Amino acid sequence: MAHYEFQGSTVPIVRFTQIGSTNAEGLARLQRGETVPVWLVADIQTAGRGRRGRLWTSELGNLFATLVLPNPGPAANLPQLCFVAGLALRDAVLSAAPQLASETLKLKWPNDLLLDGGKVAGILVEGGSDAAGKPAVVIGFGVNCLHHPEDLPYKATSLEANGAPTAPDRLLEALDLAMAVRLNQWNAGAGFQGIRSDWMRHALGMGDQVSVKIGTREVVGRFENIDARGAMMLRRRDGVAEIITAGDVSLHLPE
Ligand SMILES: O=C(O)CCCC[C@@H]1SC[C@@H]2NC(=O)N[C@@H]21
Repeated sequence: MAHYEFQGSTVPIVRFTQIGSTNAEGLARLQRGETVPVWLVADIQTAGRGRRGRLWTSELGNLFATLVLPNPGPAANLPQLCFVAGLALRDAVLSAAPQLASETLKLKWPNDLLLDGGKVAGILVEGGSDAAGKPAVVIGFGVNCLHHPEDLPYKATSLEANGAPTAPDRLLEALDLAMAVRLNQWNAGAGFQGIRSDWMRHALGMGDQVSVKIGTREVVGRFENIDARGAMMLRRRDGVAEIITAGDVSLHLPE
C-alpha cells in the first residue's frame, strides 16, 4: 500500500511498507506514463534485485530506494548515471553519518560503495522507456544501515557495524539532496568530466595494479581511467589497453 508525501525537496516520495522491488515498480510506472521524477521507498522488499540478476536481501532497517527519472538526458550519456549515483550516495552517507572518516568510504567500479573495505551499499541503474518510448532510467539504492549479509563471497558491512547507526529515512533525506546536486553537476552529460574526476578521486584502486575477474578470464593491469561510457580502462603489463565494459568484475588489489 503506498501513500504520497513531500519532504521539502521537489521530488515526491512514495512509500511502501512492503513491495517486490522498488526498481521493478519504477520501470512499471514509467511504462504507465510517469512523467516527473519520483522516489519509491520500501521498508521491506520481497524480490529485491541486485546486479546481474542476483537477489538483494531486503530486511527492515536498511534503505531500499529508487529514483525514477523519466527524461534524464540523451541515451548515449545514460551509462554515466552510475557514477553520478555513486558519488551522490557517498556524499549522502558522509552527510548522514558525519562520524565516518571520508577516506574510509570508497567507490568500487562500477557502482559499489565500500566502507572500510566492506560493501555497505549497492546501486542498480536500469534503463527503460516511458510511455512514448523515450529513454528513461530507474536508479536503485540498497544501503546496509542496520544489517548486512554474512554469507557472501565478498566482505559486506553496515553503517551500524562501523559505529555509525543511521536511520534509513535520515539517509534518504541526504540522498535526495545529494542526487539533486550531482544531477545538476552532471547536467545531462555536459558536466561528466567533473563527475568523472570526482569519482576517480574516491575510487578504489585508481592508479594501482589490480586484477579483474570477468567470468573465467582474469586481467591484470593498472587501473588508469574510466571512459565517457563508464568503461574501465586497464593498462596491461604488455602495454595493451583493455577496455572493460561489463561482466562480473571483482577487483583484487595487491595485499
Ligand atoms: O547488486 C548490487 O550491488 C545492486 C543492489 C541494488 C539494490 C537496490 S534496493 C532498491 C532497489 N530495488 C531493487 O530491487 N534493487 C535496488
